[in-house]
Amino acid sequence: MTVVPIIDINRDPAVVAAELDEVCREIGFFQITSHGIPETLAEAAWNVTRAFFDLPLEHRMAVAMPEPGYPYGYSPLSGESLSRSLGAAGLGDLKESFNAGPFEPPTREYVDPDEASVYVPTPWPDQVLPELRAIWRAYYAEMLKLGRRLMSLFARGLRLPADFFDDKLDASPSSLRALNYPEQNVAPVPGQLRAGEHTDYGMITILRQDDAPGGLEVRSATGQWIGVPSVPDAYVINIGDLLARWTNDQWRSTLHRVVNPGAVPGQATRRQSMPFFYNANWAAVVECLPTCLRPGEGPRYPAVKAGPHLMDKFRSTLV
Ligand SMILES: O=C(O)CCC(=O)C(=O)O
Ligand SMILES: [Fe+2]
Repeated sequence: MTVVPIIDINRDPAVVAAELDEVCREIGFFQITSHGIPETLAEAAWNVTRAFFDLPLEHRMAVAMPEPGYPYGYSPLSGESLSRSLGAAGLGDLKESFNAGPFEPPTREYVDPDEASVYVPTPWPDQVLPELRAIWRAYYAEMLKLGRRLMSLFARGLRLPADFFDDKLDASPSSLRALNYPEQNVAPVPGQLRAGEHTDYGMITILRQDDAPGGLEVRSATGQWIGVPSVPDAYVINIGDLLARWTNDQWRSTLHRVVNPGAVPGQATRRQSMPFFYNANWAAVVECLPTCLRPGEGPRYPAVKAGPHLMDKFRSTLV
């Protein structure tokens, strides 16, 4: 597969599920249309996010992550290196971000003390941009719904009951992130990218992007970097490490990166994207799915709990 396919998900679920299965085995990335996210809400989320990045730096810094390792809030330019998660030396990425966690804590006791760390509050810019919180809350809720729908299609694609993942997703500590990749008026140092190559850690990522030059690229099974063009009103979906692990690596958690725009005379190169990292429940046990073992094959990985596994990965990306 040398392109990232576009899939209309509002068709016969059996047909869609079979297509998703094939794509997840081959490239691990696709775009979806007919996803049901209200366009007005998506636009509002997009625009209020842009307004956030347009705030004076002091207002953005007022909602900065309060300490290294804190998962939510504003992270300024070069504050993170995604390629560090793979052990690379990791120059800071040429992006800034704003990150929000779950809006509600679970209605039960925490499974272990670490679980509380994904329910810590998001610092919101309520004084200067009060609408951000309400719009993100509504958008986050839509992302959760879409995530569940995708996981149900995935379950069918993996020849499991359509509700297989439901009880592993009902208290999903997911995060919504916005990325701003500023204009590049000065050439980056060699090796410095908008976002270094990495795989995502969680279950699935649901991403909205614009069509600015210098965009998302995905590594194919044969090692080529393939661009992911912006398709109006589509979402880019990819499989994270956790879901690949669940499938015993039958599905691919694919390397991707965001490249620099280079010199594009007369064209704006600022880029925005909004990934939603959809995670399994903190205590969901991730172990080789029963349908993912070929005859004579054993599980490649021991069982892990989703939350603690993810936390280890996240901690390794801090600059
Ligand atoms: O901005 C993008 O298109 C991709 C960002 C990304 O891969 C990430 O934040 O994990
Ligand atoms: Fe990513």
